[in-house]
Amino acid sequence: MLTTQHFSTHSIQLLQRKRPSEDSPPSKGRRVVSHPQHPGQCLSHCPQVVEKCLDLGAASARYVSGSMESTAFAEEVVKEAENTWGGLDMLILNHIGHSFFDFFNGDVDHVRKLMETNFLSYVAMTTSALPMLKESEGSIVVVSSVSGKVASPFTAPYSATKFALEGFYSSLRHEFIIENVNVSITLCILGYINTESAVRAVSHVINETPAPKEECALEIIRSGALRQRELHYPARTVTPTLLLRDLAPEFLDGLIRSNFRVENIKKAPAAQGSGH
Ligand SMILES: NC(=O)C1=CN([C@@H]2O[C@H](COP(=O)(O)OP(=O)(O)OC[C@H]3O[C@@H](n4cnc5c(N)ncnc54)[C@H](OP(=O)(O)O)[C@@H]3O)[C@@H](O)[C@H]2O)C=CC1
Ligand SMILES: CC(C)CCC[C@@H](C)[C@H]1CC[C@H]2[C@@H]3C(=O)C=C4C[C@@H](O)CC[C@]4(C)[C@H]3CC[C@]12C
Repeated sequence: MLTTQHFSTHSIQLLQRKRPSEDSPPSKGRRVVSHPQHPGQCLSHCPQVVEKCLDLGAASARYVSGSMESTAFAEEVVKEAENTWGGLDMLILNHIGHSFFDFFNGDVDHVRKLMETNFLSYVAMTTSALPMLKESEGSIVVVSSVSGKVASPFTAPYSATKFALEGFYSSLRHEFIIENVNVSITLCILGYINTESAVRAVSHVINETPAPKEECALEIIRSGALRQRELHYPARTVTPTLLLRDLAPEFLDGLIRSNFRVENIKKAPAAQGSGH
């Protein structure tokens, strides 16, 4: 399993689940590439995260430091998984670059950078991992958001990157079916989750109580293992929101705006230049 998530200097986590029994051949252990993390924090946190994974029963856990702003690094991480395990069963694409929860200030460079981190690196990792995933008939899990289905204010660059993921991976799913490629694609549509960064970014503006991150992580892994097309978490808010989007979009837009305490947004100064 390969999971992308920041460990603090932007690093990526490689995990191998213990085999169900000693008789199982080594190639059948679950090899997952997970979440890349930031290089900075990584030096202090990554070894602890790896240790925790091993304590929790992972057969093997590694991290790779670097930034997902670079597609070369994204490819390098997948190579590392290949060199370490010789194959891959699940690719969990989870990392995101830092964004603002504010009025769009015209910073085109920020949008480009976020597209590279949140979208292009996912495409690059998927492309590099595909030969191994075809071999194992494995799974791709793309962590997206309600913001990738329905726009809310103050998330324009972030929302654009998440909408892009839906278009790309839904098209790819068609192609896999046409070509009989037995690799599943799961798109995770998450609502507000109580990670430190999200609570810090929006708790002064949004009244809603965030859903627990631990349960969310389990649901993400479960949905990938069950090869579901989509995960809605928490279902009680995400599923009705998506239904309303199709049935009454303007009503939903009004509902979203009415949930925001706009007076608590401190407008940042406009960016200089157009980003060329
Ligand atoms: N929390 C929420 O409310 C929601 C989250 N989601 C989705 O869930 C996923 C996880 O979100 P969440 O845990 O809240 O986000 P966080 O911001 O807490 O974590 C993002 C991770 O990505 C890492 N990262 C940042 N920049 C880079 C980079 N350039 N290269 C590599 N890694 C990087 C960060 O590392 P570091 O800290 O070192 O910078 C961090 O570990 C995302 O895909 C997000 O879109 C979806 C809906 C709601
Ligand atoms: C029922 C409705 C009112 C639905 C509205 C849902 C809104 C409020 C939820 C759904 C998804 C959420 C955002 C998200 O996906 C990820 C991040 C990144 C993080 O670093 C900072 C917070 C941010 C912007 C979340 C902000 C709150 C969002 C817009």
